[in-house]
Amino acid sequence: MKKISIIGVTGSIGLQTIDVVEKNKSQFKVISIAAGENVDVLRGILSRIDVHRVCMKDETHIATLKLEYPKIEFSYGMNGLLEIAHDESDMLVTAILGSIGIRPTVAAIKQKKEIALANKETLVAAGAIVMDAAKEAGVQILPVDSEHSAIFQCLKGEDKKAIKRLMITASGGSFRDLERHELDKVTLKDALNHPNWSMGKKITIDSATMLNKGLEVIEAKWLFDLEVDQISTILHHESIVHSMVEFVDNSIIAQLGNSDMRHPIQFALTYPDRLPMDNPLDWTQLTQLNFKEMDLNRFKMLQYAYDAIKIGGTMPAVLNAANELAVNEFLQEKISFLEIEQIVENAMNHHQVIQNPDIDTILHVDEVYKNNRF
Ligand SMILES: NC(=O)C1=CN([C@@H]2O[C@H](COP(=O)(O)OP(=O)(O)OC[C@H]3O[C@@H](n4cnc5c(N)ncnc54)[C@H](OP(=O)(O)O)[C@@H]3O)[C@@H](O)[C@H]2O)C=CC1
Ligand SMILES: CC(=O)[C@@H](O)[C@H](O)COP(=O)(O)O
Ligand SMILES: [Mn+2]
Repeated sequence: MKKISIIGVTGSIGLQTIDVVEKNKSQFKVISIAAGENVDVLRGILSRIDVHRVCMKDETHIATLKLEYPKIEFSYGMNGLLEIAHDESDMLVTAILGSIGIRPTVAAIKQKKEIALANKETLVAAGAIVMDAAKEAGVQILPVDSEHSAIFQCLKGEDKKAIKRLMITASGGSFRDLERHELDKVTLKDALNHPNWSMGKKITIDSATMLNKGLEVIEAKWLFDLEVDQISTILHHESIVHSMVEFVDNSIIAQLGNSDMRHPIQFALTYPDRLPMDNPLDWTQLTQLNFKEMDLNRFKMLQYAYDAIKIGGTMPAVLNAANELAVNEFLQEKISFLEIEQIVENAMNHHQVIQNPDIDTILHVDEVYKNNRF
């Protein structure tokens, strides 16, 4: 039985991980879970599964929870997340949102735990550090992000040298049918209306700005150890082809399925095995699969991500931190949709890049650009 711990358990990926675990009770035991602030969703999870340890973002609910669940160990904040990284589980599922995932992910890798990685912000900000740590510890990072899971599946048994390029598919997000000049009037409600996927708010906004695809390009560079020029993106409205790999002989392998994150989550948890699942793709209902060239002038944030990873060093961490700040402000309706990219552009223009940063430098840069506009 695999022992797993989940940080970000109360979110979209966290809850779907619980679904996968519940459906395969004989395969998995959950040791520790970490939530942010949502104590009601946490209580719901505790009514479904037994765990040894629970961490929350802060101390607010800890005393009450200790009375309600006397057998569970409670903690909070970064210390609690790091305790989970050091627990007795075999695998850490990083379903937490944002660069707060960097330290627990690196700590868990050093404990030689497998990582099922959903938290893409960690790889964007600290990809070199995470991948070096994984190599040194001999630890496998298993992608949960649907595109990266697809690519990982397409590459099974293939030689890296045979890869010509990755083609990461993009739904286009909530505003895919709008021209740039139409974006100055869009609302938060419009932006949260993703055409294909039901996800947390932050990633749904990232999808609308197309930075989600930019973060995924950087994530793919680190996961698959490729040159940035080998990583392309393509618009695909249906989100059925989750990504493709083109090989040097022009053969293309794609992975297809319904837009259901439980598939990549389950694959990461069971790898290298596969377990049966519900919700198969019904080919008789598939009328068309559309593909269209990506327009980097229309989707400027994707261009910024390519710029950031080509510049390297601390620049991807700045891109990510400025975006976390901007999306947060957009979600609070303090800024307009187009101001998100302005904040990111200004931060990148302001930043003096530090090459080969260590983890403290990255965490410092992250703190500065997550808390200040430039
Ligand atoms: N949703 C999806 O389908 C996909 C998501 N991803 C990636 O997975 C990650 C999670 O996304 P998603 O599930 O959508 O996000 P959600 O917003 O739905 O969930 C985020 C989770 O992180 C917790 N959290 C947030 N901040 C803190 C904090 N400071 N301390 C502790 N816990 C915290 C939240 O707790 P609480 O709610 O209790 O406050 C919640 O459990 C992101 O990196 C995203 O890019 C990747 C591919 C697909
Ligand atoms: C489900 C998933 O992996 C998301 O990252 C998804 O890809 C978002 O969709 P788009 O960014 O393609 O709109
Ligand atoms: Mn994705």
